[in-house]
Amino acid sequence: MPKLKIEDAGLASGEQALRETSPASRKSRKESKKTMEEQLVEITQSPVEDGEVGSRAARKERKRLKKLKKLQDETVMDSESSKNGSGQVDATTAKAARKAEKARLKASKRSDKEGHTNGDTTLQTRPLSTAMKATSLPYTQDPGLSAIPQADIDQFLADNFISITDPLPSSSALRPLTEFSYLPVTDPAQRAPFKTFKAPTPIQAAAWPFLFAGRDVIGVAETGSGKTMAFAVPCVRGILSLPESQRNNGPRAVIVSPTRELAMQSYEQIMQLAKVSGLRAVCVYGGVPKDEQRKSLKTADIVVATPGRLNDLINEGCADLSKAKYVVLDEADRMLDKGFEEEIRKIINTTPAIGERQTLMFTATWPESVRSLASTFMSDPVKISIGDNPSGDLRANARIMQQVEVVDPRNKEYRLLQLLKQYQSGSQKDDRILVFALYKKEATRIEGFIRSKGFRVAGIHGDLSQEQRTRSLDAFKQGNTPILVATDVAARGLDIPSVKLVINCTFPLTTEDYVHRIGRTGRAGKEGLAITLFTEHDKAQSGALINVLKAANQPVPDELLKFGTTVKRKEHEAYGAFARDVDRTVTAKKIRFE
Ligand SMILES: Nc1ncnc2c1ncn2[C@@H]1O[C@H](COP(=O)(O)OP(=O)(O)OP(=O)(O)O)[C@@H](O)[C@H]1O
Repeated sequence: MPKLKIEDAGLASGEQALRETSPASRKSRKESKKTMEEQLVEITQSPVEDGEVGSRAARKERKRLKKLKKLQDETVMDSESSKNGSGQVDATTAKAARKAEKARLKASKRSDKEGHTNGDTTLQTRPLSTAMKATSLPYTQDPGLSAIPQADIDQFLADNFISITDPLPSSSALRPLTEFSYLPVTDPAQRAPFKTFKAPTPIQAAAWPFLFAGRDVIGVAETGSGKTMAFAVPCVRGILSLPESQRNNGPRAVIVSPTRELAMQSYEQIMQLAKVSGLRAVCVYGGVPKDEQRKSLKTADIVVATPGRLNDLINEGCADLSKAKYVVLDEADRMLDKGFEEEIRKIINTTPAIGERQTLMFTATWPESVRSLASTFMSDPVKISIGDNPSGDLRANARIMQQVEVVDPRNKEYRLLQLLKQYQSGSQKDDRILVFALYKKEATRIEGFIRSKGFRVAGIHGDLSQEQRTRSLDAFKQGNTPILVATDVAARGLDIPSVKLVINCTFPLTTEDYVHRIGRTGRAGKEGLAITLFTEHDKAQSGALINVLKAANQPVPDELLKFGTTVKRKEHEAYGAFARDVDRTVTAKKIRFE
């Protein structure tokens, strides 16, 4: 399958942006309210339009559609007959699906050549079943979901600012799962983990059908929007669809996270889904003995891991990912960052090849610098982004109130103390506050300073043992210690209930980290507050920060504007400011000197 470059919705020329939320595409979709199957039947069975009678092109088109229909019917039959007990489709089906997809692509190329449109309307006339055939996993859309008028689906996509860019137009008919009742489950107990939730979040609703259909997906949605369940549900379903004999002989899925605490948290969420179905998962991370992890790896269906420890266990021969066909990079931009890239490459190299595995990347921030690298690990990924942000600019969660105070660096601690007193007074005395520092030593100092003023505080950073880190996080989560001082180990992914306030005592190294840090508040639809102490030392970041504030309609203090509004290009250690223009996938040639 040809590798396609990942581009932003609407940016790539000639790209098939299937569910853009532009008014024009919405209008054209509204015009087409019939189901895909109905339209195919109409095209193939009804008499041709008056003007087309006798036209050679029309006859050719009818012949092409009939051929396509036949291939789809063959595939449907194959898929029905070749399903083994657990619903898995065998190689014949996959072959037929490839055949159908090939024929469809050929036909679509021809129709382009003959001057047919390749826009939204044409895509809407593609049959629902075509999308399913492009993949090997059987996914049948719930009849209730199929019965929803197309206009309502379009409205859902528009209201939730869901933008889907799919390089394979075959799956254009996959509808978002607007309700949990549309989840394809083999046992209603599998819906139990969602009983406290009203409906799937937009990223879950949009990503699930593509993931059930076996596609590679890049999911970009704001912090706290339920991305973990977005990749966890199809992970469990995929394993459950395997025959019993194919389980328990090596992990079938691997989820990689940047920090130990996030890995543990994702593991806990996945376990909620896995245990009701009798699946086993293991969490593999550093800083603790390996024995227990080695033992659990022998029987685990799902591995949630941090990269370093996972590579250790792979090298020891204790972790075999050769059957892991579901690979997730959580906090994907961080995982593709320079610090992790090599580790990730090693891990992915031990999983099945591109096209034979499903590769998923989920994050709240998707900087341009990682996009082309991401494409080297994926096969025709569908890009799903949530938010009124088609260009993919950096955006913070809009429910977080952001306040930036420009302060003298020498007054930072004094101001921090004032803020803690203000936000932990009276009835708010137990409110959770997360304070971010940049360096480990700084975090230790701030924690000591806060404690010396009589506050209950704990710390989490890389200078602490894993046991201390876990103890601090637990104390904060349970409310025994309402203040937690952290470095960026706690910036991404951590889902701590009711963090009322995030204070950035020192600004992070990137604005992406800023967006993740403040995202520890205002989660799952709640409101939050973030206060940032900004000093002249951080002025290189003022332009990018101003953009984030403006995009979320937050006040921009004049003192911040004085530092300048220019966004500095990120510099790469080796390539300097030109990093973005360099193809980092190309390996250097050795020059020989005689
Ligand atoms: N459908 C839903 N409705 C309501 N809450 C949900 C739903 N799905 C998940 N949640 C809850 O939302 C919270 C945030 O979810 P999660 O941690 O997956 O967010 P995230 O998008 O991964 O955030 P981050 O970008 O910070 O990693 C969790 O407490 C989770 O239980």
